[in-house]
Amino acid sequence: MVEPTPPPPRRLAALVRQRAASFGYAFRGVWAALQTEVHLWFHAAATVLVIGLGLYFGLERWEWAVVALAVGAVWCAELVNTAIEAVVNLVSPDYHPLAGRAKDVAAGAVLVMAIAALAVGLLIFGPRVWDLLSW
Ligand SMILES: Nc1ncnc2c1ncn2[C@@H]1O[C@H](COP(=O)(O)OP(=O)(O)OP(=O)(O)O)[C@@H](O)[C@H]1O
Repeated sequence: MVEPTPPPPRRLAALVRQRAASFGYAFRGVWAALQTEVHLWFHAAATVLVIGLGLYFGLERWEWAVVALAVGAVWCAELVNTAIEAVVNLVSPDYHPLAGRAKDVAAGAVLVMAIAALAVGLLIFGPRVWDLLSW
């Protein structure tokens, strides 16, 4: 089997620059969404709260993993929803049933993920908060 030849240094530098720029665009996207979407500030506050509670209760490693996935998935769903809203507004500024359906379905994805994250929160923090409040 022929080994793939590594890219020459100049091309490698360009590749690294390109990847770094892509990260920049992605962070810019998150920042742009934060500036327009109030929901994301709610998610940010909830994320800080969940991390604080996790530290307070000393979650186990696997619990942190589940919580991180749940939090990340909600952020992800909200960002995708924001992107879909932007595209729909671009291509269909006037009323159209399909535009409405696209927005409703995208919002539904956020709702489903938020309910799942709430279930994770209740399962992991619920018993601990209950113990704390019932002594
Ligand atoms: N171009 C459109 N055509 C048909 N229905 C639309 C259109 N734009 C919005 N709608 C309907 O109005 C609802 C709310 O739309 P909007 O763009 O205000 O979303 P939103 O969830 O309130 O946005 P935000 O996250 O900015 O608060 C949509 O879910 C959809 O049912």
